[in-house]
Amino acid sequence: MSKLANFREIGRKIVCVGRNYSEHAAELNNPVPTKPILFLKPTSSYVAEGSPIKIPKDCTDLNHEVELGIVIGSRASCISVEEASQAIGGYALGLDMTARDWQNEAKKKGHPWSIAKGFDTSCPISAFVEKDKIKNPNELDIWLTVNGEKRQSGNTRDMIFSVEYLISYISQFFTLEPGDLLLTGTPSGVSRVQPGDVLKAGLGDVVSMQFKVEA
Ligand SMILES: O=C(O)/C=C/C(=O)CC(=O)C(=O)O
Ligand SMILES: [Mg+2]
Repeated sequence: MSKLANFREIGRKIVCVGRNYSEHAAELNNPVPTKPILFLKPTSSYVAEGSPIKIPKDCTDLNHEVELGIVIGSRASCISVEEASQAIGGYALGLDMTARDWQNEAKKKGHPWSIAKGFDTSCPISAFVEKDKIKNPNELDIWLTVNGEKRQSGNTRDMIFSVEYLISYISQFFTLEPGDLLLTGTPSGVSRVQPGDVLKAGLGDVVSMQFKVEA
């Protein structure tokens, strides 16, 4: 078993990419970015299957965002797009749970999104997926259902910036280290969740996961 199987415990940093699918940028009335938009979540936001997603107190619009996660396998700083795949240690499926009301408030004031994106349980995560289980991370179906109803259904080929481009770009600013997680952005279909909802999500036929939402 890979040393990265416990990447949540190694837990170095979680780097997230925003607006990486044009249809998602459009559904939130955002322009399509010309450079990747990056933000961070703390590793205290991780939650594994079997534990619930908790709606933070006073949040009235918690949204699901299903995303492909890249687990970094080797240290990488200022690497090229061509070198990027060597830094991949494996994969995971993640949810970038977002307190949309708090994010919108922060956007209006020009404040950071840290609380809206980084509260406890804002990063539900699947088991680690070995690197050789996925031949091409830029060609994967990704989906999410709420109480059995399909809400998000996309393919990573529609990402504006490819996995390799993102790794290279991020490594120009942050040294990537084994155990880091990159969340690569969400396809369209994000929506509000309620207490009692059951979220199921999957990545091709490689991995799926289920989480219950609690108040
Ligand atoms: O700018 C906004 O209104 C919202 C952006 C996001 O939440 C970006 C993401 O996290 C994403 O696209 O996955
Ligand atoms: Mg996101």
